[in-house]
Amino acid sequence: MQPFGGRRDVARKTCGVVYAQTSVATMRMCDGAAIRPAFVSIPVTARKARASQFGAPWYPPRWQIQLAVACAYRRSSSHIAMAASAAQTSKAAVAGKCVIAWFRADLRLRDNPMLMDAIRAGQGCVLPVYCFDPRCFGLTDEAKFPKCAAPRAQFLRECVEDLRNNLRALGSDLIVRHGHPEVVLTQLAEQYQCSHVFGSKEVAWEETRVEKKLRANMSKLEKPPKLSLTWGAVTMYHLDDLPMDIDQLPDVFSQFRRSVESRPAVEVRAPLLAPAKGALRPLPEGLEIGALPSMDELLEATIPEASQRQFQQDSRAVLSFRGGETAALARVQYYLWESDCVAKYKETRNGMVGGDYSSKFSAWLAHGCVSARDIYHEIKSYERTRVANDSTYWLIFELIWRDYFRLLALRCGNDIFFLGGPRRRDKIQWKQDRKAFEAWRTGNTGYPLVDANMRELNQTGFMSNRGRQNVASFLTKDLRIDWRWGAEWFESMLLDHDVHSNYGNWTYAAGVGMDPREDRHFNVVKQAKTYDETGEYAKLWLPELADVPAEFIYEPYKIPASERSRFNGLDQYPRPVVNTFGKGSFQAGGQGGRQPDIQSGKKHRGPSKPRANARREPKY
Ligand SMILES: Cc1cc2nc3c(=O)[nH]c(=O)nc-3n(C[C@H](O)[C@H](O)[C@H](O)COP(=O)(O)OP(=O)(O)OC[C@H]3O[C@@H](n4cnc5c(N)ncnc54)[C@H](O)[C@@H]3O)c2cc1C
Repeated sequence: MQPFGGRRDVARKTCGVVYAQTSVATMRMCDGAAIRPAFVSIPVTARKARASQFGAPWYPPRWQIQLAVACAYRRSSSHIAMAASAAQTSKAAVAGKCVIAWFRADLRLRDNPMLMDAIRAGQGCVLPVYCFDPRCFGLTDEAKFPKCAAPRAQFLRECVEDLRNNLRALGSDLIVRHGHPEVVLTQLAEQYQCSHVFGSKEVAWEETRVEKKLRANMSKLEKPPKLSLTWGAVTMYHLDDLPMDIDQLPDVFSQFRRSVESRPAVEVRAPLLAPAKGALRPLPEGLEIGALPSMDELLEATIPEASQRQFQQDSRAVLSFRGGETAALARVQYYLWESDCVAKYKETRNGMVGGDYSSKFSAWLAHGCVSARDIYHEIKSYERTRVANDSTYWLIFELIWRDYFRLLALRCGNDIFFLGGPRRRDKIQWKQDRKAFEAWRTGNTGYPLVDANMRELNQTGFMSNRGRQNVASFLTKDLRIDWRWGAEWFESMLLDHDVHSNYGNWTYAAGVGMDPREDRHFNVVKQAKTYDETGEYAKLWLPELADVPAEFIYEPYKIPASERSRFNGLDQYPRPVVNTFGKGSFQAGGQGGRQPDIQSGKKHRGPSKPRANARREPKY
């Protein structure tokens, strides 16, 4: 993946901005087409470049501006952003010309329409901001888990750090605060007389609540800035391009897929290139950029033990995940172009061991380090250059699932958090059995496929899709435990937690999702034998089963009592918490831990509201 690949057609359609670059001897259009140095030949000395870096005013020669203007005119572009000094930005700020670019789950420079809008409106005078919102590090509503445990906190810090480095390379920086965005952004907007705050539009309850509070706070300012929230590139298919209104989004995924794929298929908009160097001005003088909060600062409110607030990746992890756009683009490059893994994705995607069986894009997608439409176009380019087959299509197919769950969240509002789910299956009886739940959560159910997957999640922050489907089915169909506890544990532990995909998939696993046909019950023993015939995966995560032969690895309880002592460690492995699949009859886990059954109808997130309101929320 080329950081400045020559997608002229793309940019002409989507961008139309010209950036004059003064710190190197080239000028680059936003579509990545460099004007030849021989033609431009900007005489920037190292001294001048350094001076501008450290904030001393340096004004580009007039002919340079004229040239940029000419280019801009030729390309029908809307403005010119010149590399400038911090002093110039300060002047612009005083004149009320700065805008705020509020980074949320779009922690990238490439294909970031929000950032491009901000650059255009602020003519380069942009204050890029990221807020670590303490509410995202609070407790979950039902089971009171830390909403964000150490693995994702670390990944997020890495994403923000990488974004800051990349913005610095452009001559700007990232303002980082540990506080509520609605307070932080209002203060900054007031202090720097900002005319606009740009951000990506979110759809779930907590995120839209922040948007509302921000709007309300800013409206109280003497000169209220305009809050501009755009759909941007949060989905592969742009909301405005869908062939139906959001209220008409089909209940069934395959209907939705067919409607976007059938001819004429909905076009996936072309990704934008990252802004060129100089497109963003240095931050105003005296503005404190702020340090990234430490892991302790982020997690001490919810995780009392200091050792639990640090995260050291386990050597058995599928990947050594590193947050940030740089690592995300490298992974896309690897999975497509370097390894050709994408060309056999359909055959390998149900694997559980190693880095290559699936793309592992999810954590970067969830934090917006790369956009789904960027990946889509990269796959298309791969298909044109190397091979187009079922596998290359299947990766796109999975990205359509991702879109669908976000759109479903937009359509259903808070219903995705209700126990009865979007289908409002309020009659299902759920258990709140802490003991059985703990067996599931810690990987001690006595069913090796479930236990290995839960231990992998707890140690690494990741679990394969095959694993997620099975452990979710086991919790909801075999243990019949309140699915929201499972969703909340996933929320806490997953590196790739994405509220729409997580709650969407959990509602399906629990049989309360929109599509009745998705109500599946997996036989975890059969699944294990199909997808891990040799027991390699179980042995990786369950040292108690290291000596158990493949024949018994997924049914260790079948080993006769008289034989058990032959296998080292087997006596440490728990007996099954349920007898049989589907009947939900409890043994060990249920003893003494049974709680009165509860019924659906209880809401998960947000204040109590009539159902009708929940369905209308959030508005976009
Ligand atoms: C109970 C449950 C909870 C889940 N929670 C999350 C979550 O919080 N965040 C998350 O990103 N995915 C979630 N998934 C979906 C899926 O398991 C992961 O996206 C996938 O395992 C990530 O690995 P990968 O990137 O290698 O996926 P790949 O198989 O390589 O797929 C490519 C991409 O397609 C998307 N995708 C694939 N499957 C799904 C799916 N079922 N639903 C939505 N998008 C999908 C993801 O963005 C993924 O990165 C959940 C699935 C289940 C069953």
